Amino acid sequence: MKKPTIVVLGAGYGGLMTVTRLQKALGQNEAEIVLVNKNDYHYETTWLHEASAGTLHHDRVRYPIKSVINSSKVKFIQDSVLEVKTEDKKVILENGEVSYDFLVVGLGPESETFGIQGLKEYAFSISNVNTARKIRDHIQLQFATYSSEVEKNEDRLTIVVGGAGFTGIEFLGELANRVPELCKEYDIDFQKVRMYCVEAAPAVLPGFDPELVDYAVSYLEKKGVEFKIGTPIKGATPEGIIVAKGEDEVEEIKAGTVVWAAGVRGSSVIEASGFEAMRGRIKVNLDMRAPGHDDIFIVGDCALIINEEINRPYPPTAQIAMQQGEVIAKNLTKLVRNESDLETFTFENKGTVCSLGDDNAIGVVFGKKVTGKTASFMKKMVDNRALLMIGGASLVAKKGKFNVL
Ligand SMILES: Cc1cc2nc3c(=O)[nH]c(=O)nc-3n(C[C@H](O)[C@H](O)[C@H](O)COP(=O)(O)OP(=O)(O)OC[C@H]3O[C@@H](n4cnc5c(N)ncnc54)[C@H](O)[C@@H]3O)c2cc1C
Repeated sequence: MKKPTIVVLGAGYGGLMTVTRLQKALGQNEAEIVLVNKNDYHYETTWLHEASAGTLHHDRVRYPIKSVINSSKVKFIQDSVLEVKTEDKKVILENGEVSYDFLVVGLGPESETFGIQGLKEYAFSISNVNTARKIRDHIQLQFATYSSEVEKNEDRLTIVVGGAGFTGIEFLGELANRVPELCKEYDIDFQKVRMYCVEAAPAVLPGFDPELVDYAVSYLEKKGVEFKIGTPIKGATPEGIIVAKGEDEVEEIKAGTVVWAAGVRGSSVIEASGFEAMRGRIKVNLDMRAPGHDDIFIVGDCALIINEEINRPYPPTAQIAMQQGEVIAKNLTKLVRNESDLETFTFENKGTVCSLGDDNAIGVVFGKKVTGKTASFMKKMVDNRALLMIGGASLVAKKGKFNVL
């Protein structure tokens, strides 16, 4: 009998977790495992704010996919996924197609601009290694240009971050450390630099403990970040952003750099493939399968699961993506072996830590609040744990964060 083909789309936290667990669980004769990813490397999405600010080299946030997969069990295809043809059980790639018996979709997030004019054209997003490099280089170029131009344009030195959620705050934490270095490098007076955090909602880090939020805000303010909370961005232009001021007025903030960190959605491949979804996220069944598709699992940011305690979706995180990957690998193993008692996914919250640069953080770990160096240490352990779970101790040794203060 022909062995079934399991195709996994995306080598992010969810996809790689699924594949590395599957290659351990299944024998070579039980299934053919195929992994498809745009690049030949995996990047730590949760470290991209560091590469974007320029506080961590982009090579530190990525590693070759081949270094964590067993090539005798997993076939790797480097290509871009365009569409899943569910009726034909095949995936259309930019340069070919691949057929499956079982499919796992883990194509991760995309930036969501909610139709706000000009954001797609004039704002950057922290999405992958390429966008991170672009942001880092752009900011550096603004500083270099300012220092060399005869008629100085101070707006070049203004950086606007749209969004005071996790990504926005973590990026500002890095920026607050990087900007003084750039000022030194290009002989620029730090007082001339403006760093804005512009957020439409009435609060920073919604859902986080208010005491920890106060700690983060006052720390970042001391480092030069100005918060404009309850201030919706109405549009972006080549010169900066337009924000609402009161009920009917608007105000322009001129800025050389605008980074949009206020919204993510699931992959657009989800809609292109005709799945029923909300902003690219499929409300999955308890066993992580897409409703109506017994052969398709969804993992990570493309999956939507409701937290019954508060009747709201769990926020998309690497933590939940990896836990889902483990369950999906178990369920696929059962299906391959014709067992029908699939496992149900339940999220086990191990805590959340938000970094404020390399040397500070806030968080709640095992129900306890942490700040400062303790929290920063915890954050590095969380980062190392993700490496450990996917690539084992050797990956931690190569890529881990050991600069504990
Ligand atoms: C700056 C930042 C900080 C964050 N911090 C945290 C944190 O501290 N803790 C936490 O838990 N979460 C954090 N998150 C959220 C977390 O990174 C995501 O929830 C997580 O990456 C989702 O995992 P995933 O497997 O769905 O997708 P990803 O890990 O993003 O992987 C998706 C993969 O799919 C590939 N891909 C995408 N489209 C295609 C295509 N069409 N064809 C082929 N390949 C494709 C990509 O190249 C990528 O390899 C952060 C996110 C950001 C941006």
